[in-house]
Amino acid sequence: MSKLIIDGGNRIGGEVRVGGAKNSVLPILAATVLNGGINVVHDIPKLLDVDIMEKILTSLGCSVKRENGTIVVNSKELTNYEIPEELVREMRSSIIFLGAMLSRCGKVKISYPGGCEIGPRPIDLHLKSLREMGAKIEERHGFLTCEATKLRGSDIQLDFPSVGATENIMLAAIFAKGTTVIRNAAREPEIIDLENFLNAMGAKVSGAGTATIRIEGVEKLYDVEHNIIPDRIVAGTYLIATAITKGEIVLKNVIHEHLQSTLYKLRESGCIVQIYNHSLKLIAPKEIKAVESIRTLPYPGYPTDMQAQMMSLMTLSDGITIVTENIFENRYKHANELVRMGANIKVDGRIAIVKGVAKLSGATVVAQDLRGGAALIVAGLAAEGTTIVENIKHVERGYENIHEVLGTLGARIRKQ
Ligand SMILES: CC(=O)N[C@H]1[C@@H](OP(=O)(O)OP(=O)(O)OC[C@H]2O[C@@H](n3ccc(=O)[nH]c3=O)[C@H](O)[C@@H]2O)O[C@H](CO)[C@@H](O)[C@@H]1O
Ligand SMILES: C=C(OP(=O)(O)O)C(=O)O
Repeated sequence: MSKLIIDGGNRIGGEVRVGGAKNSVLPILAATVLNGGINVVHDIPKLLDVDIMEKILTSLGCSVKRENGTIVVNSKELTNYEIPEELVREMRSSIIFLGAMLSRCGKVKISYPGGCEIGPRPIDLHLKSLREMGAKIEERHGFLTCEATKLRGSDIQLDFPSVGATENIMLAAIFAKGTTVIRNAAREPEIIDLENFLNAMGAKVSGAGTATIRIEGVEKLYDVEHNIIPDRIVAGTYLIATAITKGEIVLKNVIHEHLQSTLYKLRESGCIVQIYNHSLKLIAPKEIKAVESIRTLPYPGYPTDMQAQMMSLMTLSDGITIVTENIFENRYKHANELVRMGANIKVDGRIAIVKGVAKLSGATVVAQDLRGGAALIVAGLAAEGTTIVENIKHVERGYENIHEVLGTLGARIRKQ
């Protein structure tokens, strides 16, 4: 079990380029099975989740070549429609193969997906929508077997703007007969990236980024080449690492619109943020001001994936912050670990009350999920003494070489 050892107290400073977004690359890789062609995707981050995606594609019969941030997926010879259980259990996004494989083969067998333990993550909205489109889905012994000779375009109303359900429906609708409309669709930037990828392949998708997405079924798709958008959560994490250590950073390759809600909170905490074309600069304040409230919401609200890191920053603020986690039921596992480092946090259900303290002190803590793990690393950078963050495989699902990046930015951090 790998760990990170951090000697806190060094300022984060310098310049770093943000890589491709995990939450874009995963559905886009699943979508490469659709066209039975050769697909080239650039700015692929080196992440455990991408390795798993690659293994799933290979297990289905695709040939995959990955080199220097570019992946080439040839999905001509797709021979298998069963996704290996051990891979599905490793990663939540494997569920996106449901829509992709139904479109491509009319058949798929998959187990219930795994991923980070941040509360129950049902897939009822995915299944209900696919059934509305005509898929026959059997659920037995933890496996889903789905079949459809030809899916039909449908008018789908989502009870909640689920990112994964929106993506699954988009992929299932590509070859469906007629037009599919998704209402109350997720509006995340990664949905727009998926629309751009699909349209570049010859699909007819419009409305991504709004609450209504339309997909007109097509007969044929073509080969595609695509660049993944930058990761807004990785960018936000490095900004918070800078703020908590009172440093100064320039992030290259960012789309600042995607970072609005995070930047808003960082400015409220006293940071100066300067926006340029594809980059931005953050200058941390001498004292971190308490942000009154952080409420996680679907995009464009404050992202749940940035809740833990912002909590770390608020542990060292000059007052009280009320955090409300509205998306996932159990996303405060990092709070107890932060308390071990001297933070003052009380959790009651979906609410956490954070009272700023003068300092954190290094301790041995355990990463229990991806962003919670990132939050502990961020706290360790500012803590007095040495922090050991154990079980960093969770963090490696979503951050490329985080210790090396932080090391080049001035942190004293090593992996063991
Ligand atoms: C790979 C990827 O893109 N992961 C992101 C995606 O996850 P994911 O796509 O799993 O998140 P969803 O938007 O689907 O989930 C949001 C909420 O809806 C609920 N829900 C979802 C589907 C369903 O069928 N039934 C249901 O009740 C979930 O339990 C959760 O409470 O969006 C989350 C919310 O922004 C992010 O934290 C994840 O980083
Ligand atoms: C929860 C996350 O990812 P996933 O949906 O892939 O588990 C995340 O990126 O914070």
